[in-house]
Amino acid sequence: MPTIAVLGGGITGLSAAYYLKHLQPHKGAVILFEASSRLGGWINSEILRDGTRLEIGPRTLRATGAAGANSLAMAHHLGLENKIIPVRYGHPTTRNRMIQVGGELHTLPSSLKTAFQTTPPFSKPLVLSLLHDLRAAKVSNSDESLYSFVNRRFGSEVADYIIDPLTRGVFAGNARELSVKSLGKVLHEYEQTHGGVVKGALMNLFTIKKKDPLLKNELVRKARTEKWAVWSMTSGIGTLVDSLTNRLILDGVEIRKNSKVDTIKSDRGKMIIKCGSEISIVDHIISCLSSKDMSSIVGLNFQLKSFLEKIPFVTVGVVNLVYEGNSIVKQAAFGYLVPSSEPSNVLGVIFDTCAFPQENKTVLTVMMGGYWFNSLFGYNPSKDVLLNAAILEVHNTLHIKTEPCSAKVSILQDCIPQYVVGHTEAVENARQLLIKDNVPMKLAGNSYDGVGVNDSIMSARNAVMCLQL
Ligand SMILES: C=Cc1c2[nH]c(c1C)Cc1[nH]c(c(CCC(=O)O)c1C)Cc1[nH]c(c(C)c1CCC(=O)O)Cc1[nH]c(c(C)c1C=C)C2
Repeated sequence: MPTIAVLGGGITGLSAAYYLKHLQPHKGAVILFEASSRLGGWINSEILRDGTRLEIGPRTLRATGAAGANSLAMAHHLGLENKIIPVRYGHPTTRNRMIQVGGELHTLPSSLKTAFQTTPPFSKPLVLSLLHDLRAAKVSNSDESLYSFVNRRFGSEVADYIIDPLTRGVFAGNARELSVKSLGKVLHEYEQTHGGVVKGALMNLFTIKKKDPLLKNELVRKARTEKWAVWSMTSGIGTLVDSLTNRLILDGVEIRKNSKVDTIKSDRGKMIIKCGSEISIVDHIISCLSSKDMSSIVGLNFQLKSFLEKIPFVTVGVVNLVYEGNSIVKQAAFGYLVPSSEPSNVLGVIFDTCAFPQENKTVLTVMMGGYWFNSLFGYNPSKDVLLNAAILEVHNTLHIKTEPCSAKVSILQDCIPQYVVGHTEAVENARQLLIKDNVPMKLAGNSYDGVGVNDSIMSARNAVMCLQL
């Protein structure tokens, strides 16, 4: 029976081990190597002594799309349906996303009606920007930056006030450097195939789509019927990690924590893994490490290593602020984002308890730095600097004058990979290189296939599906 090693105990690694046992299902041994003493990677839910829930990393999973359905099916299989808290379309957090311009908060247009109105900071209705796309000529290219694509097709206001802040709010990144092909794949495809984004979207409306087999899953159907937009769990999304871990233990997966892989070598169709003084010989590796961690492993092919080293990462300062009472924030919204043109060290603020209320408490999360972290805060800022900046931000913008009753500051070093122009081709080349050299190893995770939790779970599933056992 073949032995498979999964590298990394974040959500991708745990999901890969889960799929090996439930999708294939793999009768041989599965060993999961995790360098640290905890599992879950960036997912980190914390319950304070008074019962307040905080999310330090990702906080919600999208319920929509194929990847959303896939995670819901996994949650269903893990028996988590009673612990899920959904947020449905129409809830203020799905409609109200704000941006801060000149210190003032403005709600981004989110309906057909608002698209026809002129709302500040825009100087014209959004619908005119859609007309701009219909008139703009097609430019054939293999990739370009998100900012230049949107600026070209929709005009500078959409690029500056929508794309720039949204890129900060998902990737903590710079829209002028990130790739439209990797992040706005559909937008790029619409232009290349149909000559424009609006034309492509209209054509897509009339295309008959294949029914997704995942729609048969009970929880997926419930989510579709009840129009779930995103979901979390009663004790935070860390429950997904705990539940997956328990399932893997029951399935007989050997979980080796505190096991940092030092060397990987491919030898006559086998993979040799060196971890401290221990050597394991396995038939296949699914690497779910970040490309950065993977590139520091000794023994990799030079070309693969140099590709992995080229994916940049950004650091995000996360400050969770807890206040007594639940009427601290006046606006019912998801939160707000700050465009890069504003003189601010803050990327955005999430109104956590607006989506998921907690008894007599308001929880806000202030996100800082990202692409700009080192230039704003230096290489090793004290946590007090970040805390003071966060308190000042909510004081100035949300007019919160009271002190938080608790606060947690975390610096998530190199947490979000940046898909710069050319990323898609580079990932494809790296995967082809492994195939060409007959290296029995797959690459999965947020360095390659999307930065969301759903994307990571889907990436693990695809890696397992590609294995020929
Ligand atoms: C201000 C910084 C950040 C905020 N969230 C993140 C950062 C860096 C991280 C993040 N947010 C999202 C994802 C992807 C999750 C997924 O696709 O599964 C990540 C890694 C989700 C997200 N956040 C915003 C949007 C439009 C999305 C896309 C999916 C969705 O619609 O939920 C906007 C947004 N993010 C932040 C704020 C304050 C905000 C809008 C007001 C915080």
